[in-house]
Amino acid sequence: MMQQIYPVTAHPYAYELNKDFHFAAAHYIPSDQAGKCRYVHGHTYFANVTVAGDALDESGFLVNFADLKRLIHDRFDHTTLNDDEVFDDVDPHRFPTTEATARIIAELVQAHLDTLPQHPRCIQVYLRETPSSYVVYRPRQADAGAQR
Ligand SMILES: Nc1nc2c(c(=O)[nH]1)N=C([C@H](O)[C@H](O)COP(=O)(O)OP(=O)(O)OP(=O)(O)O)CN2
Ligand SMILES: [Zn+2]
Repeated sequence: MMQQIYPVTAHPYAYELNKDFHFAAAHYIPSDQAGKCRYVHGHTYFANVTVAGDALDESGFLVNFADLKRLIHDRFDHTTLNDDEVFDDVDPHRFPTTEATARIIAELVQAHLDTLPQHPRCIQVYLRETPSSYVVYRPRQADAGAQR
């Protein structure tokens, strides 16, 4: 696993957990403005998900690292992102851009965290699409529970 230096975000929580993933996926950006990216091509995406909270579960976990991997890696690895129901070809907020994919990863993680009694928060998703391009998504506090 490639090790990277991530941007840090200030938060008020006692615990902060980070999980790295990579996944190989194809995509296309369904926009005439996307140039060569309009056509199907692939990347090895690298993601870092940051979860924070004040309470631990009965295992002493903020959230199980393995559950985060199952949610993201197992869902997207060796897929075409456009085929996943979280993406579509009409709403630009749901095109599989690096920006929207980072936000959607945060939404998928938060939906799982919302099922946990200790109520941790996904506070950052770092998503690298190419060696020269990455996005950092941080859910706004006001968007908690209704992210977009
Ligand atoms: N703001 C965004 N711009 C672009 C996105 C995106 O998701 N958000 N995506 C793409 C393409 O999908 C492309 O795969 C990545 O583009 P790019 O960084 O330009 O890739 P290159 O390897 O060609 O970049 P170099 O500058 O040669 O390193 C395009 N834009
Ligand atoms: Zn691409």
